[in-house]
Amino acid sequence: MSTATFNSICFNQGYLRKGAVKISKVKNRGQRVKFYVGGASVLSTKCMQSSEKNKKEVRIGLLGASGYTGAEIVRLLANHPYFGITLMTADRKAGQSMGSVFPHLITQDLPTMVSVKDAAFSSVDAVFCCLPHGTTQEIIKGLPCHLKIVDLSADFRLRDIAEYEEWYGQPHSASELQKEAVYGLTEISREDVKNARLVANPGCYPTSIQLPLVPLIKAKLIEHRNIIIDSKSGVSGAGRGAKEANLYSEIAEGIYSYGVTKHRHVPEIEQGLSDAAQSKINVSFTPHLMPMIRGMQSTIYVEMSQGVTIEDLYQQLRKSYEDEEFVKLLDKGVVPRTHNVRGSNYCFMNVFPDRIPGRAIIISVIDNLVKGASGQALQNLNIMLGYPENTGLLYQPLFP
Ligand SMILES: NC(=O)C1=CN([C@@H]2O[C@H](COP(=O)(O)OP(=O)(O)OC[C@H]3O[C@@H](n4cnc5c(N)ncnc54)[C@H](OP(=O)(O)O)[C@@H]3O)[C@@H](O)[C@H]2O)C=CC1
Ligand SMILES: CC(=O)N[C@@H](CCC(=O)OP(=O)(O)O)C(=O)O
Repeated sequence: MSTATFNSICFNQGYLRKGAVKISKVKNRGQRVKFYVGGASVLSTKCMQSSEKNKKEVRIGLLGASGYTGAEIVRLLANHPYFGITLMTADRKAGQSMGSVFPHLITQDLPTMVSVKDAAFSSVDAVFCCLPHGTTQEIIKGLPCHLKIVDLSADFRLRDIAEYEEWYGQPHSASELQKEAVYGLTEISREDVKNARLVANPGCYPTSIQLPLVPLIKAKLIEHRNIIIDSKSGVSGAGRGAKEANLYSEIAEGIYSYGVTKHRHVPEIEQGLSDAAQSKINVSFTPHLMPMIRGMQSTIYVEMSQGVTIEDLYQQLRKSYEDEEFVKLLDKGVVPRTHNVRGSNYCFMNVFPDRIPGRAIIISVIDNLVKGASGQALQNLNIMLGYPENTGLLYQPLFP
C-alpha cells in the first residue's frame, strides 16, 4: 500500500496520530493539525487488529462503569484504536463483571469492577468519571495529579461556587479544583480543552441549548431578553439508579414537566450564554420527560435583534458549524428529529421563522447519552491527549 493510500485510510478511520517524522499537514475541522508518520510512531494496519485490544497505548479508568453513561463509554471505546479500559469501578455492583451487569457488553474483554477505594489509579493514564454529582468531587479531589480527567457530572461546571451550592443544595468541597476545570462544550471551547487536565463535561440539556444559541448571541443576532427554552429528554437521562417516577408504568404514554422554574441546569445554561453575550442573560427553561429511551430535543423561542432576518440566523449557524464534524445545520425547512441522531455524537439543528414578526424558533436534537454525555466526553479526551477528535466516534445514527 502506498503511503498516501495508507494515510488516507487511517485519516478517514480516525487512526492517524502524532508521531516522529512529519510528512504532511492536514486541514482538519477548520484547524491546521499536524500529523506525522514514520520512525517508531509509524502506524501499521496491525493497530486495528483485535489481538491488540488489550495493549492500547492509553490506559483508561472508568469510574461509575455500571451506570448508563459508563456503559456508553464502553460501547464507544470498543472501536477506539488507542484507548483501552484497564480499570472499572462500581458501587453496589463492585465485584461484578461488566457482562453480568450489562449482557449486551458480554463480548468485551474488560476488568472486573472494583470499588473506588480499591482502585489502583497509578496504573491508568486518564479517567472518565461517570458518578453522581456530590460523590464526584469527593473522589476527584483524591485522584493523583498525573491523570487526565473528564468528569460527566455537574460538580465542576459552575465557576461560581455559591451558585453551585444554591442550585445543588450541598456544599462544594473542591473549589480549588473547580478553578482548574475547563468547561468542555467541545465546539465552543476546543482550544481550552486541548490544555486541560480536568474537563467538566457539559450537561445534556445545556449542550443541546448552547450549541445553537452561543454563535447567535456572539454575533449579536438575537436579543438577550425573552429566551424561552422547552426541552424534552429520554428517560435514560435520569441514569440507571432512577426511582419509581421513572418506571415504565409511570412514563409510558405520557409526558411530564419537572424542575419547573428551578431545574439545576438553569445556572449552567445562563453561565454559557452570559459568557457569549459578555453580560448577564436569564432564560425561561422547562425540561420534560418523554416516553423514549434516548434522545433530547430543545425547542428555543428567541427575539431577533433589530433588522435581523431568519436568513441571517441561518447563515451565522452555517458559518459557525460548516467545518464541524458533529454539529449539523439541516437544509432550510427540515425539522430535526431525535430519531435521526440516536446512538451518534451528532447535534442536528435548524432555525425557523415564527408567525410573530421578529421572532424565531430554533430546534436542536442530540442523543443525551452520546453528544449529551459519553460521546462528548470522548471527543474531549481525544483532544486532551492529542488524537483526532472523532476517534471512536464514527457511529452513524441508529434508525429506525
Ligand atoms: N444519563 C445521562 O443522559 C447523563 C448523565 N450525566 C451525568 O453523568 C453521571 C453518570 O450518570 P449515569 O451514568 O446516567 O448515572 P447512573 O445512575 O446510571 O450510574 C451511576 C454510577 O455511579 C456509581 N455510584 C453511585 N453512587 C456511588 C458512590 N457513592 N460511590 C461510587 N460510585 C457510585 C454507580 O454504581 P452502582 O451502579 O454499582 O451503584 C454507577 O456506576 C451523573 O453525574 C449524571 O448526572 C450527564 C449527562 C447526561
Ligand atoms: C431525564 C433526567 O432526569 N435528566 C437529568 C439531567 C441529565 C443529567 O444527567 O444531567 P447532569 O449531567 O447535569 O447530571 C435531570 O433532569 O436531572
